[in-house]
Amino acid sequence: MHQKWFHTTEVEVGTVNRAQTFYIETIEVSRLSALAFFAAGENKYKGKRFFWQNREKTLTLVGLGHAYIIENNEDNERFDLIEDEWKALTKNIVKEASELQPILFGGFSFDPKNDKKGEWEGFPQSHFAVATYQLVLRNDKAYVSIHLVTENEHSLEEFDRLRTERDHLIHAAQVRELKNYEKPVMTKYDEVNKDKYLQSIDTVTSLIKDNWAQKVVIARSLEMQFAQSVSSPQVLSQVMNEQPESYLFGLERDNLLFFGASPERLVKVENGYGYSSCVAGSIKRGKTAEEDKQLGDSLLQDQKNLGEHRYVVEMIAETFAKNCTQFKVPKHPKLLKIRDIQHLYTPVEGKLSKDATILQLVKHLHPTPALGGVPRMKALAMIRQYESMNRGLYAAPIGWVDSEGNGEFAVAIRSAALVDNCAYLYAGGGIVADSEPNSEYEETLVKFRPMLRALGGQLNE
Ligand SMILES: C=C(O[C@@H]1C=C(C(=O)O)C=C[C@H]1O)C(=O)O
Ligand SMILES: [Mg+2]
Repeated sequence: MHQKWFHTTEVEVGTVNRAQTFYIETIEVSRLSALAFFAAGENKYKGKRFFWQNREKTLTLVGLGHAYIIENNEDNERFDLIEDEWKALTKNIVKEASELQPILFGGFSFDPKNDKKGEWEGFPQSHFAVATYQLVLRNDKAYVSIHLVTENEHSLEEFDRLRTERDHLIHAAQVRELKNYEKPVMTKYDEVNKDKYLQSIDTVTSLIKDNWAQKVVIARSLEMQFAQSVSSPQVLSQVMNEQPESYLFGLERDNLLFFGASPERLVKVENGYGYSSCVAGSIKRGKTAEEDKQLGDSLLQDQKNLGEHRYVVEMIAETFAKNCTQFKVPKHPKLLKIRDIQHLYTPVEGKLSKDATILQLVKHLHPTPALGGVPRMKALAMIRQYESMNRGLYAAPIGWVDSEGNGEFAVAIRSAALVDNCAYLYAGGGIVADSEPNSEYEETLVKFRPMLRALGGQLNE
């Protein structure tokens, strides 16, 4: 096995009033399949893994095990708490090449004030972790890091054991043939509370007409059951076949896997620059190139969809204005075409002010009117009142930060939660004054498709 040793670092970290040491060791290895590495953790690390691939497919991350967990159930302070603890943990790390940085991966729930029970019960409002084994695939190179955070000063034996295990994991990922995963066999399919959803669109539309709010995103869920319990590598392998132009993600915590293929960037920070995207306004793909173009052109002219989109651009531009020394927003949206759907799309980018960190940007941006509404607080209250589910991490920020302040968060849409042999799929849409229940319903059907297909529910397509 080709291995290049980089470094072993030991740093004192003062977290939560304890003197701890953060041991890090990174090696470069021959390129390997990220999914096979994820699958190699099936027995020992199930429930403590993550998978991430950015929209451009230039960065893939996998984490196995938890070296350090940062979680909380706070509401407004949760972003600051995660940021403070992460800074305390990493402040003494010598900054080197980004491949050598430990990564904190996780997500924030959509709305900590939603107390509806369901599949998300027990899942923290903010859940982040540093992996014991971290795989980074970037620029055609593969790096595996071991992370150990401990109070024990004599941890060399423990670290040696981790090295041996790391070598086994890498070996398994490199030599074992990747299984040809089958799609799960569905035994039940339920459009939960469909009538209630249609009714809620009617109600919310009239409230908007009465000027109670301008835009509110209302979502619903689909439940599926399978003959057998479904494994994470099995669904991730299906999702990976899915979507160019989408973030692919999977986050396990205990017996829940949250996964998806989202086209929407909440925020990316790289070397002092910030990037976001406004994605709102939708139409299906055409069956032929001509029909597709016709649909796309009509979306670019459609007042209802341009309205949905404009609220998002205004709010993200406002946030960038507050956090950047300069920024740019194109005047008109373009089309973002993914497999099942086309969206109106406006990229936003800017040079960040000194104190604008990625987690501060997440705090200010979430939820944008693409998933919440305008005004934000009224929209959130209406979502709590009219949606019959708890969104959990659906429509919420999921992603990573490193110890230099770089990172990226996607908006976790086109997603589903998998618990044993049950899956809960989520989709919604922006409701404005001229929304109409049936066409919103149709729009959610299109948005369910990627996850339905991955789970074997979309039969003839
Ligand atoms: C709410 C979702 O998507 C959002 C709503 C959109 C719309 O209503 O046009 C488009 C993209 C997303 O901002 C979803 O996919 O569930
Ligand atoms: Mg819409």
